[in-house]
Amino acid sequence: MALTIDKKAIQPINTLPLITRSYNLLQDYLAISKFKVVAMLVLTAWVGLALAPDVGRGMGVQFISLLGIGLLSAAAAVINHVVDSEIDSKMARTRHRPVAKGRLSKAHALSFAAIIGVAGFIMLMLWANTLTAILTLFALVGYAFVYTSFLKRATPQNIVIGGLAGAMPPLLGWVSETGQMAAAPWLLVMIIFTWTPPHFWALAIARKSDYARAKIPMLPVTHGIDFSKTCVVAYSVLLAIVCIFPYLIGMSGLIYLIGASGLNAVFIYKAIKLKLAANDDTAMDLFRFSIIHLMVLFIILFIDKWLLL
Ligand code: HEM
Ligand SMILES: CC(C)=CCC/C(C)=C/CC/C(C)=C/COP(=O)(O)OP(=O)(O)O
Repeated sequence: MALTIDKKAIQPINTLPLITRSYNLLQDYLAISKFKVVAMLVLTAWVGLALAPDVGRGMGVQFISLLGIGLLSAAAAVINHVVDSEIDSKMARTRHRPVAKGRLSKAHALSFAAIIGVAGFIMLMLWANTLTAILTLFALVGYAFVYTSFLKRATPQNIVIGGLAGAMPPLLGWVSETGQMAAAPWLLVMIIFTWTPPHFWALAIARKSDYARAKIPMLPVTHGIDFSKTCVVAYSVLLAIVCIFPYLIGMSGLIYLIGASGLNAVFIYKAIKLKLAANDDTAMDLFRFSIIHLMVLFIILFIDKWLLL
């Protein structure tokens, strides 16, 4: 019997689907790692590290320390996506997330978290010190388990208490240099700690119906939008006061004081506008500005210390 070959059936090995799949997987990994948030956390850790007394550690070791902090933060974010997948699937803002949507299984995401988390912890143990590794692990547990599994569902003060975990990186950066706690980096922690409530409540005001649908007791859901706006104004004033302390204790100079005061004046202005004269975009405008505010504030802290003194 003659063998006939259907030429159309012979396809060149097509690598495109493989490349596309790898690209999509990478995108999903970045999404569940909260890549942009982690980038900001690493920035604040870097400034904490840069403001610490110079102990002559090389830049390579400092880089690995920051990478370790970033990997453990990303692991915490991945666990947050797994624990919150049911909630995320109920909210318009989060329902397309990889785990909520079912594109990544919980086991897959948790394996990814375990790999990057263990890698980050080992980096900190080997290239920073045990204290940094343990404090970073506490921050991971604080965010991924205490905040996500418990506080978020339990009380409208969830993000005030849980905010401490996300505020820790400047201290982690400092301790990775010195191996010891000190009062000065706690001041930077306090800045992020007081920044977090207005950062988040601005978004929660705009997304109140999302949180109500998912039955999450965020402040605008439990206490109403008007009261939440008052809290945003109060915290923005508190933030401006806390931001003066690095100057008062001689940790930062005039460049910092002027820069921070300008940023905080805009923050307070936008918070008051939200309270007294809001339109549809005012809350999201404040949320977006809060991110620029913190980023520029920490860059100014660095410039003030290293480039202009
Ligand atoms: C408990 C504390 C915090 C809560 C509840 C919170 C909440 C949120 C939420 C809900 C978003 C929106 C994410 C999205 O659009 O999918 C967000 C965005 C963001 N947050 Fe926070 N946040 C907290 C702490 C922090 C901290 C400590 C930092 C950095 C130091 C930070 C930096 C950012 C950045 C950079 C974004 C923008 C991310 C993007 O555009 O994808 N947040 N935050
Ligand atoms: C080791 C270390 C420093 C850990 C901190 C890790 C970390 C990623 C902190 C950021 C806090 C954050 C984005 C909270 C939002 O969670 P959410 O669940 O309220 O927001 P969502 O609805 O957008 O998921």
